[in-house]
Amino acid sequence: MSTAAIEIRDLHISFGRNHVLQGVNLDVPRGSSVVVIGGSGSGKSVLLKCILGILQPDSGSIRVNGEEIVGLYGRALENFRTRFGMLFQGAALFDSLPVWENVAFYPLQVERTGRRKARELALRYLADVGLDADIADLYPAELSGGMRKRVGLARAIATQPDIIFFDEPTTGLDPIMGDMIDRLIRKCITDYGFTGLSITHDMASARRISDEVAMLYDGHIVWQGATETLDDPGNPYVEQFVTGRTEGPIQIRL
Ligand SMILES: Nc1ncnc2c1ncn2[C@@H]1O[C@H](COP(=O)(O)OP(=O)(O)OP(=O)(O)O)[C@@H](O)[C@H]1O
Repeated sequence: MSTAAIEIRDLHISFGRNHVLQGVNLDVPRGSSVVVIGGSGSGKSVLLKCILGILQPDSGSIRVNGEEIVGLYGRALENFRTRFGMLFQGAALFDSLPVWENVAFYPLQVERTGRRKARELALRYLADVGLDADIADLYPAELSGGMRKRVGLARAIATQPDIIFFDEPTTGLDPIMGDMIDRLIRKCITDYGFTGLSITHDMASARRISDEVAMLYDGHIVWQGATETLDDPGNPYVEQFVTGRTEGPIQIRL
């Protein structure tokens, strides 16, 4: 089997005349954390939605653990998604459920774990993300944004996924909380051996959570390399993006 957990080849998707992905190629090695960077509107969310089966690409291939997922739908798609963990921007918690039931959602609903055992598991995963048992019975509305993110992360790891996706994990958080969430993400990927794929335009966050960075520009991955080479990437697009300069090959569409 290939060493890549996710292999994307020649992926295209357009919305009318807006050709968002125009032949994306990307490899996410198993057990590593890859972050896709790119400007606003470059197509990062569209790429993630194609991998999750929320959008169907016009053409191309997405293989996850060797299995082609383009064209999957219905039950096959749902089964496939149960192997993923996801942490979305707003943490997407269920407001009507207490924290522990949010974290134990997968064990309770999918694995049919008993409530006592599921609560124990939830407390363990909450501890993994630095949260005490005394928040277990609170409701999401009673938590700060940073705590919601941590609960979302605990819920994602509770599924013990092969692959975990992070969509702008630090958006909306203050820099210190953002740093803390990134460290937790990094720790979870390392401790549990997950494969991580994240999208962000926050370079500080990208550096903290990634082993490799890939840059999406003009419908293509224009560079993919080890995080420690970001400051000397030998690529003018990455250089401009990392330094935040207005001069360079990146055209800002207003
Ligand atoms: N469902 C859709 N229908 C039509 N156009 C869409 C759809 N989803 C995204 N787009 C378009 O695709 C382009 C890329 O959007 P996308 O949300 O992927 O950008 P992004 O890189 O995630 O940006 P940001 O960093 O600002 O979130 C945009 O021009 C957007 O308008």
